[in-house]
Amino acid sequence: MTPAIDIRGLVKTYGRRRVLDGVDLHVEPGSVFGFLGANGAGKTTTLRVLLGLAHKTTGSVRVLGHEPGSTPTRSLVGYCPDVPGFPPWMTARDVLNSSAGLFRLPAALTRRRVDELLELTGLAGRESRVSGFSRGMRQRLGIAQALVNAPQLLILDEPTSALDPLGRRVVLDLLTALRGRTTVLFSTHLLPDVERVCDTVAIIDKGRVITAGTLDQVRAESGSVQGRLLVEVDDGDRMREALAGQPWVAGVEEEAAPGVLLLTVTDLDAAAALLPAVVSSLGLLLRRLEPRETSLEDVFVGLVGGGR
Ligand SMILES: Nc1ncnc2c1ncn2[C@@H]1O[C@H](COP(=O)(O)OP(=O)(O)OP(=O)(O)O)[C@@H](O)[C@H]1O
Repeated sequence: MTPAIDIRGLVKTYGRRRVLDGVDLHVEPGSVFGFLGANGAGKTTTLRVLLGLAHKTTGSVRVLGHEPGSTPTRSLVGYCPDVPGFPPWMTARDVLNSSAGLFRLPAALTRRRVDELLELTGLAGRESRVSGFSRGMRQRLGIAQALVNAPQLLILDEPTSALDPLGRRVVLDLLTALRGRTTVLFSTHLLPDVERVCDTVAIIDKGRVITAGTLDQVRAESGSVQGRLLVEVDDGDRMREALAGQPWVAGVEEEAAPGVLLLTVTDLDAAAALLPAVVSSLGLLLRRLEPRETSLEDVFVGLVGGGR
């Protein structure tokens, strides 16, 4: 099957600055793909090249098998920028009708599609003007607008960054609802959002993709941080001191409850075997010892955070 996105060795320079330094990115059709990176990592530039809004310097870029920005991709790809703008006097329905007009959709199809998209994005029944919309509503309208032509690929730049927690949740639910209908690529620096909705992910740093794969693969390939353990004892301070000298401990965080510590360990098996001995050598009581899943944040900080 033709990949939704296939980028090899993409380089983009502005003057002497190499903003993209050999990006490789492969997105399978049907996936909800999270493109993760810190500010300035090169996410927007990559998306702009994909959309044909910026020219590559060198490398190979295919979108649904076509050159970016070529005529076929215009009807196959939908795009929503981080802050979508609309004429303030229009209603959501006006915006979608007008976009459908640009694609010359027939009247009956336009009516059906617009009704369906207003329903999908929770904007049905809102006849007010866009000028009174919240940021979350604008973002959802932007997504509806990008979907008006039923694209095979939807590209979203930071769709949740400007939203409050409730607005984020609604947009993430919307992206989840798109699974199976359209391939979704979205850029973000918000790791919990990726964990919530994506099946595959790539992390970009300083213009290079430094890891990519399913969430589980990326967690597993995350270098020396092998996992986390939640430990509860009757004296958290003494336990913390004793753990600081153990070679298998990479970090100890205090949780809100007294005596509860969250350990980041380099070897989960060794930690689970050796930790009870540390507890008993201190004469403490071990109340709880539970593995915690490595979060994407651990992976991200481990891979990207070092030089910052
Ligand atoms: N037109 C341009 N001219 C010169 N430098 C640019 C241009 N566009 C982007 N850059 C630089 O390229 C780097 C990557 O920018 P980009 O916008 O792709 O990052 P990003 O990962 O999307 O970050 P953010 O989350 O902050 O938007 C940045 O250092 C930025 O300053």
